[in-house]
Order: sequence, then C-alpha cells, then structure tokens
Amino acid sequence: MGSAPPAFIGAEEVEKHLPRASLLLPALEAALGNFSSGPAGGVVQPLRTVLAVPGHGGYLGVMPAYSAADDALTTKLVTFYEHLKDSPAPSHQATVLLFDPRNGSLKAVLDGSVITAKRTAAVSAIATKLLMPAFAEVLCILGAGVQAYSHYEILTELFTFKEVRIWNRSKEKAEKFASSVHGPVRVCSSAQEAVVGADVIVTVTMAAEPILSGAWVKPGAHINAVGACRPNWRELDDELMKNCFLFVDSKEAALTESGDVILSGAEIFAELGEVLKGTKPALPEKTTVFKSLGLAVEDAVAAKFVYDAWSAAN
Ligand SMILES: NC(=O)C1=CN([C@@H]2O[C@H](COP(=O)(O)OP(=O)(O)OC[C@H]3O[C@@H](n4cnc5c(N)ncnc54)[C@H](O)[C@@H]3O)[C@@H](O)[C@H]2O)C=CC1
Ligand SMILES: O=C(O)C1=NCCCC1
Repeated sequence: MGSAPPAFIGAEEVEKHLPRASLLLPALEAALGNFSSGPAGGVVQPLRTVLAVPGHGGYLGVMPAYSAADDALTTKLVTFYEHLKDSPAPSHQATVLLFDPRNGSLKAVLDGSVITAKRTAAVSAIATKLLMPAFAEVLCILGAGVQAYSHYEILTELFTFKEVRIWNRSKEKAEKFASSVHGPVRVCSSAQEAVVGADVIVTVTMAAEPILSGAWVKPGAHINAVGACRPNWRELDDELMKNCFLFVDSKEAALTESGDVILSGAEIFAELGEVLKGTKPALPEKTTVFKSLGLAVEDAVAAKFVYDAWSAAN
C-alpha cells in the first residue's frame, strides 16, 4: 500500500490554524536556542541556496531543515523579486513541503507566504522582548508591505506603545497601512521624521541602499533589520552598524548574505539563540540591532504547528 497523498493547505487554511503569530513564540524560542547549540541542538540546516533569475530581477531560495525537537522535516521554496511594477504578484511567494521524517513521505504542501510573514515577525518579537530598552514608548516601522503588517500585529499585541509611526517610500502605501490596522498610526513624510526619538525600529523594505541612518537613532534604541537579504543590499548605514551591538539569527548566514554586515565590517556580538540559552547577555540598555535573515528551522516549526492544528481539525 502506498502512502496517502499529501494534504494541500492553502493560505486561508494556514491563516485559520495560525491566527496569531504569537502562537509560535515558545516553539520558535526553543528552535533558535537549538539552532545555536550546534549538532547537540538537533537542528540540521545548511546555508540556504539562493539563485538569481537572470534578466528578471528575481531570486529563488531553497531552505531545507530538520528539527529533532519538533521532529519536523521541511523545505521552503521562496521567490523574491525586486521590480514588480506591472505585475499583480506579491514580491515574495513561498511554499513549504512537510515530510514524514520516519520514511521521507511528503505529508503536506503548505502555502508559505503567511508562514513567512508570521514567523519572521514572531522572531523579531523575540528579539524585541530581549533587546528593547525598558519603558519603550515609540515604535517606528520603515516599509509598508506584508512584513510591516505582520510586525505591527505582533509587536502591538505583545507590547504597549504610546505612539506608532510609519514611513514608506510611497506615502499612499503608508496611508493605506495606517487606515487598515486596528490602532492609531502616524504617517511620516520622511524616514528621519519616523525614526527620531523611536525606541523600537523595524526596517521591512526592499531597499538596496541604506534607508536608516545611525545619526537619527536614539541611543539605546532597538532595531529589527529584516530586509536587505543580499550581500550587496543595505537598509542600515555604516554609522549605525558600527556603533551598535549586533545580534543575528545565524552568524554564518549574516556573513554570507547580509550586505549590512558584510559591507560595514560590523562585528557580530551574538546569535539570538545564544541569548535565549543564556550563554550571551542581551544588553537592552545599549543600542542593539537584530539582523534577521530568516532560518529554515523557523519554517519547519511553523509548518509543523499548522499541520498539527489542521490534522486535529480534519
Ligand atoms: N528576515 C526574514 O526572515 C525575511 C525578510 N524579508 C524581507 O523583508 C522585506 C520586506 O518584505 P515584504 O514586506 O514581504 O515585501 P513587500 O514587497 O510586501 O514590501 C516592501 C516595502 O518596501 C518598500 N520599498 C520597495 N523598494 C524600496 C526601496 N528601494 N526603498 C525603500 N522602500 C522600498 C515598498 O514600497 C514596500 O512597502 C524584504 O526585504 C524581504 O526580503 C522577507 C521575508 C523574511
Ligand atoms: O527567510 C525567508 O523566508 C526570506 N528571507 C529573506 C528574503 C526572502 C525570504
């Protein structure tokens, strides 16, 4: 007898079984700690393969991982495109394949876009909890796309800010963001206006040149730097990179993929997983940057969560 055909779990079903990114927090915290524990942590994850699509300004990323603690075996396939002016397609599209680790059978094909949006924001929330200054009052989001929404949702669910500000390259998109989310958001006309005085800053743009300058950043602020995932792309300038304590999800990935890290020559202080394990301090009183690139094990944990919830309901 052959194995059952794989389930297809589309975006709506993923959303239904993962209504809030915060549901992933315990599993993601454990996974980040395991990832930073080397082979003893039971996470098997090579550096992702990212191949350019010549002539189309696009990239295809292949992200396999196995997490022994979750007994989750997945690979995510993600495409991201720089210029989509005349296309209705989102800039990032993803699919996660979930396998049975016991025999390699494909159990499910899951929409990966919702998973990517939520797990990335959840990891930024973990970094924020550890690294933001005490009494943080002002949240600033630079960018108004998919990740801006997921970051806004989890950061305003977990923390209480007196003010939320947004800036986007095209103001219309920032205004649409401000009128769609549930709480008050101030639309700013420049990145500088949004950043000055902010305690927590999130950069979620497709920029390839710095959009955040260290000169604007309040000493002690925490920055989640989520965009700029190519070795020649930047969101943060050298002044910020050189004058912060730099935390990353993966040292290997940061030194291979992050233009902000590679081109600035900034020294990495710790992986987030090391802070979660208690082997490195968090330093919330310092100016901190969490450079996020996205780990395949985060997708494994999130896909397993969705699949288990879906299975229980079907
Ligand atoms: N670290 C991680 O785990 C992940 C990181 N990302 C990255 O996060 C960033 C945001 O992703 P999404 O929200 O899905 O993209 P999106 O396309 O939905 O939104 C991107 C935003 O950036 C703005 N933008 C585009 N080009 C710009 C430029 N040159 N300068 C300033 N702003 C510009 C757009 O107006 C848009 O509001 C991307 O860089 C993406 O690659 C995405 C997924 C996971
Ligand atoms: O981790 C991910 O997923 C991604 N990271 C960088 C940009 C593409 C998607």
